[in-house]
Amino acid sequence: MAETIKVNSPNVVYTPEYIEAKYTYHTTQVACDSGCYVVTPRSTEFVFRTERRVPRLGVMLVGWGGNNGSTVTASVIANYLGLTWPTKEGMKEANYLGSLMQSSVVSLGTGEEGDVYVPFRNLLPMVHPNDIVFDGWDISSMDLASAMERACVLDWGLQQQLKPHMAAMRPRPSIYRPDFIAANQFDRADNVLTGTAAQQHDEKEISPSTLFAVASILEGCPYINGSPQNTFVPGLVELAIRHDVPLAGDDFKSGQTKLKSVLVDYLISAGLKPVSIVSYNHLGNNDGKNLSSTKQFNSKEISKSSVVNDMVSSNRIMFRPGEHPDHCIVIKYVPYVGDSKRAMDEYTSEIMMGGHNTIVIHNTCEDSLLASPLILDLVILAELCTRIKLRAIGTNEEFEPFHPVLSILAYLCKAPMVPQGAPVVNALFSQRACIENIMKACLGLQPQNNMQLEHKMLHPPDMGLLAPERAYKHSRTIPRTVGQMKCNTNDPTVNKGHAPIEMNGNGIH
Ligand SMILES: NC(=O)c1ccc[n+]([C@@H]2O[C@H](COP(=O)([O-])OP(=O)(O)OC[C@H]3O[C@@H](n4cnc5c(N)ncnc54)[C@H](O)[C@@H]3O)[C@@H](O)[C@H]2O)c1
Ligand SMILES: O=P([O-])([O-])O[C@@H]1[C@@H](O)[C@H](O)[C@@H](O)[C@H](O)[C@@H]1O
Repeated sequence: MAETIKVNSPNVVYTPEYIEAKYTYHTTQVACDSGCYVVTPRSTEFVFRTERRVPRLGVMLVGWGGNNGSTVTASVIANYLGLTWPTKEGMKEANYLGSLMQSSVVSLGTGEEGDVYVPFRNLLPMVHPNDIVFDGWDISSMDLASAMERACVLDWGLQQQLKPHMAAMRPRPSIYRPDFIAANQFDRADNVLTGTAAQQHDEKEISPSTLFAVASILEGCPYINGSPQNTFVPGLVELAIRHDVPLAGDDFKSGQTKLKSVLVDYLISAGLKPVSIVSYNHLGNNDGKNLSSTKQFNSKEISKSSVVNDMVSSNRIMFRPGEHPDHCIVIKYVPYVGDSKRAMDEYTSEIMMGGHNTIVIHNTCEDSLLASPLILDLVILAELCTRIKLRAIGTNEEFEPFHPVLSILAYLCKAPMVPQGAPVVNALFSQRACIENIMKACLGLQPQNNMQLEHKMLHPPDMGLLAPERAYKHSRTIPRTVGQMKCNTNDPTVNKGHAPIEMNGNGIH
């Protein structure tokens, strides 16, 4: 597999500093005129400019000593050192499974041997996770080696190799406001800044995470909220826009909710009507302990349940305005299971003619091993976005950055924050396509349209896609007579048990 990509087009220019690409953005405007939708295709010419120099990236984690913070730090060190460790299933090696950028691929186009897929990270110059330096704050003073042990996420054999590299990492003291966190967190708060809220900040009543976000913006540093609390109050978003500093969040979309944003999309786009969704989980890590407090659970319940709204409201055949499935979220704290979250879901849908379909799922995972790759994707993509500028040809001659509210990162968040007036998209593969298509646009490449027209015609034009002598090996051909196709039950390769279907140019009889 080749490691580099060079676009061969007069619309794409590579200089030592930039990749500059002209891109035609196709949209479709729909107007309703006396009961008829009038559809007008539109296209706008853009220029994308991506800075090629990839900087060193430092990440400051609020809650660095937690399960996610200690695990993502340990995982990057393990990958950087190329560590392996023995387990009862045999030797394991460090990897970045679960990271969109490091472990998933995108279709680049068609080559001699068929479709060509490349690692997401190869589309544009971006930070490699091995090169990220971590630091941060925590109300718990525990060093990162001990915090990794406390988290009970990584195998013991790996922890022993990592401890010497993490023992000197100590979270900076932090702001502790008991009314913004579960009372049961008091025991670990031995690393807190002194002084009243007024001395830690101006006269406003403000949560610690919002304080951190304000400080980050004033430092010109992007802020990402992986937790469910509503850190991004309106004044903070205004401050970020005024200072042109990127924000993204809320609440990592890691497991049960990520699956929900796929399953509900599948059901509704297949014309099946979900009428009841029950998502239960229990976990025993500190996050679970914190969420056992009602106030903290409420913010998580909101982010976990809002994820179906866009898909439900898009289908007016099935759902009347305001109608939505019953949706119940339950989270229980069970210390014994630790970070190994158990998620049980039941999806009940109405199907044709009064039928019902019920899907039941049991999903067990180390929560922090699902969240850690998302943290890496979030910080790496946020950094990449700071190096991309765009302008619409003919309207603005000046390049401008993305809107500070980085909705492109919605794929990684349960409750994606979007610019004022923008639609919230939760469907997972629509969110993934957004990232892929914007990155391809930076290379002047059109989105993957999945049409494969060249394989839908008997005599396709030469589009320069395939060497002429190559013809794809057809998986199976059904004998055809011109003008008619008879699927009969005598042909062993045709599904048994179906009455012969006579189909001609006018349809099925
Ligand atoms: N799969 C996942 O793990 C997952 C998925 C989605 C969201 N999240 C969210 O990510 C966040 C971190 O998850 P986690 O499993 O690491 O939780 P955790 O409880 O293990 O870690 C949180 C850390 O934050 C620290 N902390 C609390 N208040 C603080 C303050 N004011 N300043 C600095 N540090 C403070 C705590 O001491 C703790 O070490 C949680 O909000 C969780 O809901 C996690
Ligand atoms: O897996 P997911 O639905 O994305 O979200 C997870 C919840 O299921 C879990 O209860 C909670 O403790 C984690 O913080 C995370 O939010």
